[in-house]
Amino acid sequence: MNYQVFDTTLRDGGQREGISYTVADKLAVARLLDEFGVGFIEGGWPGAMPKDTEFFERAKTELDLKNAVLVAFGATRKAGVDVASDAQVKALIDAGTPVVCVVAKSDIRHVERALRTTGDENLNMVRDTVRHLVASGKRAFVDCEHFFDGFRHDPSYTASVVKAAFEAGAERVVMCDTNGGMLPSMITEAIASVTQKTGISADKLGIHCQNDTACAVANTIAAVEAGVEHFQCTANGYGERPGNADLFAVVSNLQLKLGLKVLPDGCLEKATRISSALAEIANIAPDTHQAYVGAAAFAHKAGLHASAIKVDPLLYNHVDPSVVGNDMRILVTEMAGRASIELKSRELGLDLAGHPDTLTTVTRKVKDLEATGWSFEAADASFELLVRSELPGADLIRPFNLESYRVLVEHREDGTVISEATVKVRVRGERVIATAEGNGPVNALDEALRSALQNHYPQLKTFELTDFKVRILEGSHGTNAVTRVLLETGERGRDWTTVGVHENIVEASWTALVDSLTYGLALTSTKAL
Ligand SMILES: CC(=O)SCCNC(=O)CCNC(=O)[C@H](O)C(C)(C)COP(=O)(O)OP(=O)(O)OC[C@H]1O[C@@H](n2cnc3c(N)ncnc32)[C@H](O)[C@@H]1OP(=O)(O)O
Ligand SMILES: CC(=O)C(=O)O
Repeated sequence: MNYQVFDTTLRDGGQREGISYTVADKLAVARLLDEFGVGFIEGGWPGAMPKDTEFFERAKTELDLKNAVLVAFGATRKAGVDVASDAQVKALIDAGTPVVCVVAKSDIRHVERALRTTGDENLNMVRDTVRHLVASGKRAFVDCEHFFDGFRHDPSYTASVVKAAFEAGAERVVMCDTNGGMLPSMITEAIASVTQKTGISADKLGIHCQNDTACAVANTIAAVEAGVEHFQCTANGYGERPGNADLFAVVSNLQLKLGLKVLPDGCLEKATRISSALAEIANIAPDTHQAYVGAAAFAHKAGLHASAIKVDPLLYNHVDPSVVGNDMRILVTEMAGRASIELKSRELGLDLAGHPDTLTTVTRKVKDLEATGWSFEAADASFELLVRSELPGADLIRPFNLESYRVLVEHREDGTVISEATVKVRVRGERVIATAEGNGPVNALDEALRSALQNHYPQLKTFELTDFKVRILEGSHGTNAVTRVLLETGERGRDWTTVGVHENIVEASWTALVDSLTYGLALTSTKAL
């Protein structure tokens, strides 16, 4: 078997709404895809867009690909135009790539209505373009646009396009589900039928699936199971409309489920890191629920799952997450059982195996607190503080004790609004009072508290509040609404999240702030928490 992993993130992926790669982005994406071990990188359409033309020009000197070859994408010659004088075809040759992939119409309805030409002329366009590319020293691939729709409508015409491409010297002819309307059974049936009708074996064909039925990955796998060895994908499934077959899901399924070797050794383990780096470049928030590589792909919330995972993680994971470079996580929420608390604590470095009473107490507290609006799922630091405060001989040292705090908000005549906070705390036996101003009540409280603590804990100045999320939770059954605050704090590349809940937003923020500084001080002091 000679599987061809053909990535089109830089061409079809760029057709996704919201993506606009710069040339520098494209070069960076190509390097990451090469590191992931794909065999072909379709870089764009030279001659159609100046950025793509520049990408291929710069790639000649700036890309040193180890695994992949670069592919220029374009269309067959225009109807009624001599191939040698077609400017788009010339741009494909000038791109200087070893492989060129041209899109060809293979549905007679598109030939007649969109191209406004005849079936015969379209066949000539395919033949002329492929022959010209091959004569220019290129390996030619042909993407048959609307292959499946065309084949269902008029199998003979679509098959004649496939044959014309091969007769002219194409190395691969790719069956494209351009409108993305197919289901796996339709793909399987069409491949059996076209191979029988043309006498061309499936291993000479390729597959390219759009995701309009949410079946792009399944359709691609179905094609490979039917014998196809060339498959086109995009990183994270980026692409026109709902996108394309996700490269990471496709290669993971093929390697891990079907046992096919499609990537060089040692590459699949890079999937999670490379997927998220590519999302960063595309400026699209990573999909946490993406199969295999999402942050939640191996995150377990249900207590019953955790109790089985405690015995053997594979009882509730379809593969070992490390094979795609991902990690398993246990989420602690109202759905937790004692096993969830034990596993999550272990993840945080706390062994509760010998503390059944602590497990029972923490489980009950988590459930009770979550019932009143708390959420520990995204607030590991608050959860860890809760566990530590319940351990026998609690080792948690609170860095200060609060006597009181007060916040004022002043709206001045000139329209400015200033907040002022005063905190009174006891730190290592000393009573300290500090006042500070801020652009809001929480900012003022944060400043005042830090000022009160800074002589004793100078490291506080390296802590940075990086995110502040507020959610009002509607009351029910006659109870009042409560506010939940999630606070993210960063310190030299590390970050942690704490939570506070109260009917009063300032008090909810204060709780999250105190946990944040307590956790951070323990983390940065030589003494462990
Ligand atoms: C299924 C896919 O996703 S294929 C990839 C599609 N990607 C893109 O379209 C992105 C880049 N496209 C572009 O920059 C522009 O559309 C261009 C440069 C390619 C063409 O722009 P224009 O010359 O202004 O033409 P326009 O986009 O209006 O129409 C496309 C032309 O190509 C012709 N055409 C369409 N498909 C093919 C084909 N497979 N082979 C030959 N000609 C084709 C159309 O008949 C039309 O010809 P006409 O100008 O004689 O009417
Ligand atoms: C070629 C391509 O992107 C398609 O047919 O969907």
